[in-house]
Amino acid sequence: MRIATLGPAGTFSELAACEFGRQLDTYTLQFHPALAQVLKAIPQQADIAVVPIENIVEGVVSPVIDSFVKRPLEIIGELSIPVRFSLVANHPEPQKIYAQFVAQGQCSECLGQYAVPIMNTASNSEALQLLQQSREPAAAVVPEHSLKQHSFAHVIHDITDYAHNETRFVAVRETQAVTTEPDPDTAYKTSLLIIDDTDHPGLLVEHLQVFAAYRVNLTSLVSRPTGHRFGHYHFYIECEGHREDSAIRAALTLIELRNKVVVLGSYPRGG
Ligand SMILES: O=C(O)C(=O)C[C@]1(C(=O)O)C=C[C@@H](O)C=C1
Repeated sequence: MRIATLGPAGTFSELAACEFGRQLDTYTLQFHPALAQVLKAIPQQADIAVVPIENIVEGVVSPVIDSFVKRPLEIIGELSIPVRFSLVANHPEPQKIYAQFVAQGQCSECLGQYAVPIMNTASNSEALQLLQQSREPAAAVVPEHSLKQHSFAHVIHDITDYAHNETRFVAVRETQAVTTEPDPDTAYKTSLLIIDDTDHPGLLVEHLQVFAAYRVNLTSLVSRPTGHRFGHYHFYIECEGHREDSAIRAALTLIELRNKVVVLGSYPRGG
C-alpha cells in the first residue's frame, strides 16, 4: 500500500502515517511538500493519504476540509497523536522564526514574546530545514521528536500553549463505489458534508433537529464559507454511527430533501 503524507520526513504527519501503516500488511511512505499535494497524490501516486484534520486547540485544518468540498475523498480511518513543540535557534537573538502555519497557533504564547517576523512554512520539517540553511540569526518551531536526530545551539523545550496538545489525522482514499457492511462489534464514526445550495432562515436548525429527532449524536460541526457570498456556508459534520445505520440513513434522507449531502465515509472511531 502506498501512503502519501506531508514531508519532508520528520513531520507529525509521518508519525501518524506510520501508525496507520502498521495496521496494514506492508506499506511504503511517500512525502509531499504541502497538504494540497498530499491529497492530489491519490490515486495515481498513492493509494492512501494521511492528513491532519483537527487540532485540539486550533480546531479544524481548514485547507483539508475545504479540499473535501472541491474533491470528496473517502475517509477510512482516524487517529490522534500527541503534539509537542520546541523552539530551536542558531543564535540567542533570532531575527526571524520559521513556523508551520498550524504549529504557530499552538505555540502563540511563546512566539508572542518575540518581536520578530514569523515565516510560515508548509510543514514543521520545512521550518527545521530552513533554519539549518539559514546564515542569519534565526529560530524555528520544531517537533520535540526532531531533537533526537538534530542538535541546536539554543533550545527552549515544550513551548506548546496547552499541556495536552493533540492532533487528529484521517486516512483517505479515492471514493469507492461499494460501501462495506458495518462490523457489529466496531464503534463507527461517519463524516459528511452538507453543501449549502439553498440558503434560507433556519437552515442549520432544521438539519440539527433532524439529527436530534433520530438521536444521531454529532461529534463535530464546522461551518466553512463557500467562497461565493458572505453568509453562505458548507457544513462539515461528524457523527457517531455508520452510514448504513437506520437512524443515520433516515436523517440523511430528510436532509437531502433540502441540501446536497456528501458522505465522506464511515470508519472505526480512533483513540
Ligand atoms: O508539519 C507537521 O509536522 C505536520 O504533520 C502538520 C501538522 C498540521 O498541519 O496540523 C500536524 C500536527 C500539528 O498540529 C502541526 C502540524
